[in-house]
Amino acid sequence: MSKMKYLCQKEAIAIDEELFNVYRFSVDQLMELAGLSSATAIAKCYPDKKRVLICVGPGNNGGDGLVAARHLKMFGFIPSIFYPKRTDKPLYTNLTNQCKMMGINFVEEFPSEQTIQKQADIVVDALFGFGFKPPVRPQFQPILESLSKTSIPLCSIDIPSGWDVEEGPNNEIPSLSPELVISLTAPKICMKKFNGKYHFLGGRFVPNALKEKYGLELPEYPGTECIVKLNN
Ligand SMILES: NC(=O)C1=CN([C@@H]2O[C@H](COP(=O)(O)OP(=O)(O)OC[C@H]3O[C@@H](n4cnc5c(N)ncnc54)[C@H](O)[C@@H]3O)[C@@H](O)[C@H]2O)[C@H](O)CC1
Ligand SMILES: [K+]
Repeated sequence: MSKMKYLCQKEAIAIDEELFNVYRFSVDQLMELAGLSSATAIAKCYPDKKRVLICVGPGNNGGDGLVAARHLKMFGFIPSIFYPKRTDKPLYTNLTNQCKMMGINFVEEFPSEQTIQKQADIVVDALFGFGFKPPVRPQFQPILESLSKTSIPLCSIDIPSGWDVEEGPNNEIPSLSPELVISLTAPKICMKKFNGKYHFLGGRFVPNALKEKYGLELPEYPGTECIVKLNN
């Protein structure tokens, strides 16, 4: 039996802040590793799929999605990006520019479920992570609604978007049922309710002292891998 610890929202935020403010990692560094872990898990689970629609949210979970898009392109996939709420922060404009310069297509209008199914083989949900606070703002309601209905595989970065970080699916919000979730740093409590096919842990950047401080019982990453498969 795994003794793995599942994080509440407060702990996830505290660990994140400590990585930035005490260990002095930059957001770009950790986001790069988070996005690489996500792209690696997707490529391992879906080696025969090619077209990937990545839905990018306004915060760091979205940033992980932009990084994952770039790596997926490097791995031979054909990513396209839907990024409805952008910011002017250089981190995000740079990531967006990198994707554009690599020939990754940005979709301006959110495609209907039928179009998604025709134009993509997999959808990546990088809308919200542990910073999400329900209820969902109106702009994102129809997007979550549509993602909750698509029949092609859905892969969520860190947590399924719209889930409460601790409680999981919320009755007021269309509930996503991803096939794959890549938890970052450590799984959040809501992941106890996950019943999809694949659960991976990524974000192999947590120093031992921080693991000990927060009592994180993380599984061993095999060899030099940036992800490890979990059992739930
Ligand atoms: N330490 C790590 O594990 C790292 C994880 N990373 C990723 O960062 C996210 C957390 O990022 P953060 O910016 O704190 O929050 P989110 O992206 O989850 O969301 C904030 C974003 O969303 C908006 N928002 C919040 N609630 C709502 C709502 N109800 N409706 C609409 N919009 C909402 C809010 O305004 C912000 O704009 C973590 O999950 C990982 O994916 C880092 O990349 C690296 C370190
Ligand atoms: K997500």
